[in-house]
Amino acid sequence: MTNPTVENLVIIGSGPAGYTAAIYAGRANLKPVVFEGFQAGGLPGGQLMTTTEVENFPGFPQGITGPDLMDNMKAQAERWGAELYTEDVISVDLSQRPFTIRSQERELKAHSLIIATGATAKRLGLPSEHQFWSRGISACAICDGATPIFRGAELAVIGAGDSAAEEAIYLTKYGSQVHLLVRSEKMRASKAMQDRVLSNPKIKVHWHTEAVDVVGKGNMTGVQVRNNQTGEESTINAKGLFYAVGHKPNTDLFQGQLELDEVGYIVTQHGGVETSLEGVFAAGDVQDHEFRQAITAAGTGCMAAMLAERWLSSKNLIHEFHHQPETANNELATQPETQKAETEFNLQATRHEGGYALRKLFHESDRLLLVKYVSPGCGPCHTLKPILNKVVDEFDGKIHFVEIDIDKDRDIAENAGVTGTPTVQLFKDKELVKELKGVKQKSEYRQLIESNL
Ligand SMILES: Cc1cc2nc3c(=O)[nH]c(=O)nc-3n(C[C@H](O)[C@H](O)[C@H](O)COP(=O)(O)OP(=O)(O)OC[C@H]3O[C@@H](n4cnc5c(N)ncnc54)[C@H](O)[C@@H]3O)c2cc1C
Repeated sequence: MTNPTVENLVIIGSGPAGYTAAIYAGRANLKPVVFEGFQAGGLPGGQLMTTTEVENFPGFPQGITGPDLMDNMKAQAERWGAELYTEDVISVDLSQRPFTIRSQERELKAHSLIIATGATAKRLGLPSEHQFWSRGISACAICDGATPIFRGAELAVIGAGDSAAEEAIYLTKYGSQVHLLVRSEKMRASKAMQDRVLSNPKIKVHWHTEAVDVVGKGNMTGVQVRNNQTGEESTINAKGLFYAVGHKPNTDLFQGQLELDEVGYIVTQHGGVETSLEGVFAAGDVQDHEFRQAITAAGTGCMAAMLAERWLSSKNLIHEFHHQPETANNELATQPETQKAETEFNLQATRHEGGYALRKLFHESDRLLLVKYVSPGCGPCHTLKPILNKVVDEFDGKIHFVEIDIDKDRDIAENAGVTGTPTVQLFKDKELVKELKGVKQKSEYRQLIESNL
């Protein structure tokens, strides 16, 4: 008999590797538990939540946005019975079997483990980095590029790979000029991306150039740079600085428990997913410093789930769950109704959208007013949506909620001082009570509302 309080398989991570592993393990009746992550190592959904078009994932001839692709993978994993928790794993104990996996909310035992924690964008550690973070410096052009302070302004990107190229090209939609700071005399990006950068008249590449610091009062106004051949220092005018300087594998949890290489990647045999410990598998960017693609992450996620099932079966550890797949993803199917058009404005409704509604509510509402600022293609905004939707539902009829797309309602975003998305502001009696930037836990939004009702 197997012990039903011990999970067959826990998967850590919800990028292409984690969700693919969940789909395969779910279909093998293992009922995998997935810790999707929250903030420790990137967003739930992984790195593709910070990009716009994915043109090379097979099956989507017209391309698909990163967040849509990850929504589809999530829905498919849920459909096959995966149990998902949007929580960070804070520790694992692999020294005893079954293994122990802990988040802030729960502790689970599992016979096997798939690590799919991916990689996180690196920071540079510039002297004033902390001061200007979100006041000009950002690690996600796709999330923050559309904010009003960057419109028509000079912007800078640091990096030489595909991400740097993509960010520079994307930012030309908003900035007057984009300075690309490259440390050496060449870029590492693919030939196709280099061509797009070098032929874009709005991008100026500064070769042999390193950032020294960021300058400004309040918001940043420039990047201090040094030419590493001549040693000459100068300041490039820029209201925004976007980092695209590579990634660090998210493996701190496994230090001393699994074999890691000198950079911190989990060591697996070439082309495989088996780690130094039986029953523990690693998939995706956390073990792959060579290909780092969504499809290779998904491929290794599939391999990890199939090998986990074989291993569990060889040890006679499987506790089978028979699951009938659902036909539709409920979360996607049941989007609450929102008041959109001006003619539809109804003061009694809880949810609204757009600048017209915000202006009306600001003057006429006698409830707390919760405003969410988002921008097109912003992955964290996507992550925040179901979290905030649930909280707004809990206060239906007691608050007003408005969503503002800062790309459409630029003047409103500017007046509200929004410097990145998502941003949530709470107003009481026309006064700003609190501003929350980024994605927070449900409980934080709930407490904020409750304490002001
Ligand atoms: C801007 C950008 C554009 C890209 N464009 C493309 C493209 O067009 N095509 C392509 O093929 N590839 C693209 N890539 C690369 C692709 O995104 C990655 O190769 C892929 O996402 C790796 O998948 P993964 O599942 O290994 O990890 P990730 O996507 O990095 O996901 C890691 C997951 O682990 C979770 N996690 C981390 N730590 C913990 C923890 N302690 N507890 C719980 N969960 C945790 C994170 O929350 C996240 O869900 C792009 C990458 C970037 C940054």
